[in-house]
This record gives sequence, structure tokens and C-alpha cells, in this order.
Amino acid sequence: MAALFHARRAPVVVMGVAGCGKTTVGRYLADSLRVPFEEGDDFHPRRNVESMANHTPLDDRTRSPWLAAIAGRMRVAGAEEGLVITCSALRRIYRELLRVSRPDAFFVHLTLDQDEANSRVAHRRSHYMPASLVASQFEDLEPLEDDEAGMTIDATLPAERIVAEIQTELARRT
Ligand SMILES: Nc1ncnc2c1ncn2[C@@H]1O[C@H](COP(=O)(O)OP(=O)(O)O)[C@@H](O)[C@H]1O
Ligand SMILES: O=C(O)[C@H](O)[C@@H](O)[C@H](O)[C@H](O)COP(=O)(O)O
Repeated sequence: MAALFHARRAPVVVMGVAGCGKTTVGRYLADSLRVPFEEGDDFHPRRNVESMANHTPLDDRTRSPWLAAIAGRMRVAGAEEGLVITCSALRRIYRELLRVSRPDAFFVHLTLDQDEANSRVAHRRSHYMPASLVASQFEDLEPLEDDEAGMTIDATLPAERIVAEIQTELARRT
């Protein structure tokens, strides 16, 4: 995997359960790397957003078009421009699907416990995701594994520190 990787070019997928900080860290990272940023939530079909807003978690079937759309965006990311994109990517098969479109994808898994995720989602304003679905996110979560290109980092560290550690790891692998 390392041989395929180039920090400026490989798409970075910031993953993890709702509330782990994907959007916060992803935006900051994209700014730091000077690459485009995409919010994975924007790729959901409207019915998925309605489902979550109505307290019904997504499943493999309902996530399928969303993952396909994210994979499509990753596929067209220019070789030079790079990309940071957020996607919960909770299950390994979802990540496999994204890797089909971009085998060089680098996953950053932001980890935190369920209480902290609950608290963050409950206190977040202007977002469709209810805290009632956080438990289902942990049920579905299959953490990033050692043989998957990427890194796992404590989501409760300050965002600046998380971004600095990601940049260090990207530079190390280039
Ligand atoms: N490293 C962090 N430390 C403390 N709070 C954070 C951190 N990252 C994100 N947050 C806060 O947690 C909440 C969820 O973050 P968000 O980026 O929306 O997560 P996600 O996109 O994974 O759902 C927001 O209120 C955000 O400000
Ligand atoms: O796979 C899923 O069940 C959803 O994509 C979910 O993981 C995502 O968390 C929501 O879209 C809420 O958005 P945030 O993750 O940004 O809170």
C-alpha cells in the first residue's frame, strides 16, 4: 500500500461515528494540505437524511447509493489536486468499496467513546443526526484494521493536534 501512496495525491477519508469530528478535522486538514474538501453527508440521497432525522438508522442497502456517490467523487479527484472527504465508513466492506474506486485512499479513523459521541451529537446545532442514532453507529462500527492504509487517532485531542499528527503521518509515508 505504501508504494501507492503520495500525500499530495491520495484521497484522505476522515471516518468514524457521528460526532467524532470528521467535518471539523476534515476541513482543517484540507485547508492545511491545500486540497479540496468534500462533506460526505452531502452525498446522501434525501431519503437517507429523512430516515436518520426520523430516528431510523441506515443499513447496507440504504448506504449503498451514498457510498457509490462518494466513491464516484473520489474517482474523479485529480491526480495532482488531492482530496479530503468525510465518510463514516463504519464497516470494512464500505471501505473496500471506496478502495475499489481509489486503491490509494488513506483512512483516518477518529475514535471516541459512546458517551462522548452522544454528548457531542446532542449538543450540536443545525444537524439532522439525532443522538438516538449514536448507539447504532457503534453497533455498526468495524474499526480500521492494521492492514488497511490509514491511521487511528484519539478524537478527543484538540483538532489542531489531530491535524498535525495526520500531516506528520502523511509526510512519513510519502
Ligand atoms: N477534537 C475535538 N475536540 C472537541 N470537540 C470537537 C472536536 N472535533 C469536533 N468537535 C465538536 O464535536 C461536534 C461534532 O463534530 P463534527 O465535526 O460535526 O463531527 P462529525 O462530522 O464526525 O459528525 C461539534 O460540535 C464539534 O465542534
Ligand atoms: O453511515 C451512516 O450511518 C451515516 O452516514 C452516518 O454515519 C452519518 O454520521 C450521518 O450522515 C450523520 O452525519 P455526521 O457523521 O457528520 O454526524
